[in-house]
Amino acid sequence: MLQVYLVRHGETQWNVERRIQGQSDSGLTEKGIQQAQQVAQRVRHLGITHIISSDLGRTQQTARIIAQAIGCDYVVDDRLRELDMGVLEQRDIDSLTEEEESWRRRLVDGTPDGRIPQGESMTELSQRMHAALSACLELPAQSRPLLVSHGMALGCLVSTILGLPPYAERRLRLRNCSISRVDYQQSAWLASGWVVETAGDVSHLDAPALDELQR
Ligand SMILES: O=C(O)[C@H](O)COP(=O)(O)O
Repeated sequence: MLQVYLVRHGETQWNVERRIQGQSDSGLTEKGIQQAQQVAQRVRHLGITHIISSDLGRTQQTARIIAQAIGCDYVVDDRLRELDMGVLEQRDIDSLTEEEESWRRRLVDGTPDGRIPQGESMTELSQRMHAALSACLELPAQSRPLLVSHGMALGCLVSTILGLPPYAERRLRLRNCSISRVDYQQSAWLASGWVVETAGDVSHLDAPALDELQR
């Protein structure tokens, strides 16, 4: 059975400032670096064979810390990027106009093809995240990959594996440097295919991680 670990990157400056990142970028804070180090300590005995990271800076910084600590190289896959938040990238979440808030609401309320102008829909995000996950099935037998990605991207992936719509990800709190695990299995009794073993585990972190979902 293939086990795939899913890690959201460490806390960044814009996470702290409540600025929308999307496919824009900000660096890890000191706390974010410590969180990545704690992930490395948590996974170092799990037999991780591959680390595959979104190509954005914050995820690569996280992947590099884990890779160096466990002695495993990492590669990048741009399909693991965060949702493209279009014209709202870099904006302060608390400064959006009513119209801008309506764009954000349509993104996550199930509006067909809901998107922020110049951004991605949740369906498009789900399609590329599943493509990146499915690529793990092509790795050599006995592989145990760890993917480093983003809050909405991983929330969308886990939600859709559970059979929920892509926009359900707002009901799943995946904090910075949380660890989730999904397994690919063949089973006559349980679901065949991807199943969720763990979602949003932060027990390895020595301090509470940010909860940006709270206004
Ligand atoms: O700010 C964003 O774009 C998302 O809400 C969180 O993105 P992140 O997981 O890359 O911080």
